[in-house]
Amino acid sequence: MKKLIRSFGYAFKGLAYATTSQLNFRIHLFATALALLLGYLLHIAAGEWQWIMLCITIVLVTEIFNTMIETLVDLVSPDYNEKAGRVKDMAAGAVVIAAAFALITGIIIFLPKLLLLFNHAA
Ligand SMILES: Nc1ncnc2c1ncn2[C@@H]1O[C@H](COP(=O)(O)OP(=O)(O)OP(=O)(O)O)[C@@H](O)[C@H]1O
Repeated sequence: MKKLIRSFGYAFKGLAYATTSQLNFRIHLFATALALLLGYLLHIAAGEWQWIMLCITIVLVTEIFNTMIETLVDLVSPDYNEKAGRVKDMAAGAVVIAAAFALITGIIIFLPKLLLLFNHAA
C-alpha cells in the first residue's frame, strides 16, 4: 500500500513538473477548464461529455509525451543533431493533431448550442 501511494506521489510530481515548466501544458489546462465550464452551462448530453473527456485526455497525454520526448532528447543529444530535431518536431506535430481534433470536436458540440443561445437572446 505504501508503495502504491509513493508511486502516485511520483506521478503527481511529474504532472506538477509539466504544469510549472510548460506554458503549453498550462494553456491546455485552461482550455480544459473552459470546455468543462461550457459543458456544464450548456447542459451537454452524456455522449457529448464522453467526446469532450476523450479530447481532454488525448491533448493532455500527448502534451506530456511531447515534454517527455523533449527532455529525453535534451538528455541524449544536448548538441545540435538533425535527427534530434526531427524527433522533437514529430512530437510537436502529434500535439497539433490532438489539439486540432479537440478544436473540431469542440466546435461540433458547442457552436450549435451557443448559436441557439445567442439567437434566443437577440
Ligand atoms: N538538439 C537539437 N538538435 C537539432 N534541432 C533541435 C535540437 N533541439 C531542438 N531543436 C529544434 O528546435 C525546436 C524547438 O526545440 P525546443 O527544445 O526548444 O522545443 P520547444 O517546443 O520550444 O520546447 P519548450 O516547450 O521547452 O520551449 C525543435 O522542434 C527542433 O526543430
